Amino acid sequence: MILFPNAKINIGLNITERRPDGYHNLETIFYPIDIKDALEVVKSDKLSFTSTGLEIPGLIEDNLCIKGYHLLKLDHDLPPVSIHLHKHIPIGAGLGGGSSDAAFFIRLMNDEFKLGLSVEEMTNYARRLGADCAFFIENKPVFAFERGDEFESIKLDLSAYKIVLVMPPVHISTGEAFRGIKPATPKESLFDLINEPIADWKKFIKNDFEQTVFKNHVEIRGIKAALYEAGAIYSSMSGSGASVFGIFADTPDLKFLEGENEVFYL
Ligand SMILES: C[C@@](CO)(OP(=O)(O)O)[C@H](O)COP(=O)(O)OP(=O)(O)OC[C@H]1O[C@@H](n2ccc(N)nc2=O)[C@H](O)[C@@H]1O
Ligand SMILES: Nc1ncnc2c1ncn2[C@@H]1O[C@H](COP(=O)(O)OP(=O)(O)O)[C@@H](O)[C@H]1O
Repeated sequence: MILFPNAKINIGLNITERRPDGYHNLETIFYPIDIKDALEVVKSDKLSFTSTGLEIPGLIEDNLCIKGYHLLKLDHDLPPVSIHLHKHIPIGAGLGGGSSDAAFFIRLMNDEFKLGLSVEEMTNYARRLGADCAFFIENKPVFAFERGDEFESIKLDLSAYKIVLVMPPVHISTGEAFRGIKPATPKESLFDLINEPIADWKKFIKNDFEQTVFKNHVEIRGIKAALYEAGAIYSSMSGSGASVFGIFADTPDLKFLEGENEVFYL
């Protein structure tokens, strides 16, 4: 069976408090976007993982698909499988690519091997693999809170707009981006602000990681400024970076950014 795990962007991200478990409570809007990996799983005589496309840093044992397999195996009688991932979603981009692979892996195993898991059970497995894995089980726009793994449905449809995503040649780890953040409760929750007209978002909706990341990576700040200059209605870094997206009324001409960055027109 083959599935196509997609990326997400964060529209706004407030880090509200440090938690005793080493994580942070936050609030954000997760919005799925159309940049995808391809994930194939077939029954085999031994567990294996291969990948093509972008090089995935780290050991195979640490790949979130393999971790997902071992997690499900604790509770279910699974045969060995061979997993192949074609990696296309930029890594260390704040796009949740690895998390999406993990969640789609759980969905795929549930279908292929008839595990009978409910959405809630799959979400619970996913959140054990990483805070933003859980979102990709249902994979629809949500207001996320606590560790980013509790959700409230929202109505948000950006299909009438052009989203452009720019990935600079920099990778940022989520742990690194949290360093130096001073958590604070915002005056108004994103849950309400997201209902304001998109033209007003830039006045009210911010991503707290920009403070820490822009300090060390001025080129990322420059991309956001360039997207506004090119006519973006709203622009922000996604998650903990390094990618930056812009929401436009019409497809902009961003050739000047294409040289050293990868530009996705969605
Ligand atoms: C912060 C977000 C916002 O979208 O960053 P991105 O990864 O998307 O950029 C995500 O929720 C990340 O989710 P995910 O990448 O799954 O996080 P995890 O693997 O669980 O955690 C990586 C590290 O980030 C920190 N972390 C993560 C989530 C959270 N709510 N509080 C934290 O402090 C912890 O230091 C943790 O060790
Ligand atoms: N399937 C996977 N795809 C990408 N990265 C993975 C995967 N499994 C584990 N990782 C690890 O997760 C790290 C961050 O991955 P990713 O989810 O792409 O970034 P981000 O959290 O910025 O969206 C990578 O550096 C890699 O070591």
